[in-house]
Amino acid sequence: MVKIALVGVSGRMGMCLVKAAALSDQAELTVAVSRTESLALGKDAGELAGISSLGLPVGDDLAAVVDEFDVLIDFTRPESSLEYIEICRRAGKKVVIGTTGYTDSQKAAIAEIAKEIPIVIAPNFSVGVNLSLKLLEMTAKVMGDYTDIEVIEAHHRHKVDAPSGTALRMGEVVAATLGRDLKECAIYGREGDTGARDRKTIGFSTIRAGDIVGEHTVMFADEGERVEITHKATSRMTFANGAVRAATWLEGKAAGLYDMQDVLGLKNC
Ligand SMILES: NC(=O)C1=CN([C@@H]2O[C@H](COP(=O)(O)OP(=O)(O)OC[C@H]3O[C@@H](n4cnc5c(N)ncnc54)[C@H](OP(=O)(O)O)[C@@H]3O)[C@@H](O)[C@H]2O)C=CC1
Ligand SMILES: O=C(O)C1=N[C@H](C(=O)O)C[C@H](O)C1
Repeated sequence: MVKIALVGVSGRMGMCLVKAAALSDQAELTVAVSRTESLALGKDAGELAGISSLGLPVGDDLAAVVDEFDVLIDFTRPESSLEYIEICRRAGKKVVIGTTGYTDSQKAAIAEIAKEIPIVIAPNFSVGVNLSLKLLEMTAKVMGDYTDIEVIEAHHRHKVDAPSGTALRMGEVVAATLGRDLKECAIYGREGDTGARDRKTIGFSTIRAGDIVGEHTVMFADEGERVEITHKATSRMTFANGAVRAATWLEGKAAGLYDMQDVLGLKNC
């Protein structure tokens, strides 16, 4: 059994991750951590997540319990996440990161830490989105050079980063396949006298509304036809189950930066 530590337990993903770890027959939740100011402190992690008691009270000091877990799962915020990952680096623990919204320098810091410990990082742990990334590669190869490419994403009203990490990864995959640099060709929203569309750009549109779990469409539009690749998540458990799967996959892995494509064996498909 892989012993899992969870931070951000009181979050939307945190509570799903408690359930996913409890349901897994290959993993066991042994540490549950929240911020010092969290109302979750001292409560039972299972009861907090709406399942039966796990006999595991939520604490606020990950460093104090590093001997009690093998893999940390982090779905929090970039700043807190970097602090938690640094604790794992010092203790030689593996990490699964689902947090999105990192700056380039924060991403570089994670890549540096991954030289010392194994880390799986993915903006989306669902099987469907990771399959969609492969479909995007294929579509970009066939149609990308002569179509207008737009990425449209929709999420719940509480999401704080935009575009979503998944939308950005989809843009990166398409841009890389076409030999473009996303930093130079991305257009984030349009307003006013924009002029006609430049074929080489990749457009991003963001919707934030209600309780949408997560929806992504990439459109390859020609005159006369278009292909749209769409993924819709209807339950956060799909992300949570994927993250627990990544945590168990890490067993025996060497230090390095991995992603969900590695976990699913999709890299060389
Ligand atoms: N990779 C994937 O598959 C997915 C990634 N995500 C990403 O996961 C992250 C969390 O999403 P979600 O669960 O919806 O967010 P929530 O806001 O519901 O939860 C985030 C939790 O992080 C903890 N936290 C620690 N430090 C901070 C801080 N400084 N400010 C705010 N919260 C903090 C809090 O929990 P506590 O008080 O218990 O510490 C908080 O509840 C986001 O970056 C999101 O994009 C979401 C879904 C899927
Ligand atoms: O914040 C969310 O909710 C989600 N975030 C991830 C992202 O930014 O891509 C993945 C998922 O779509 C849900």
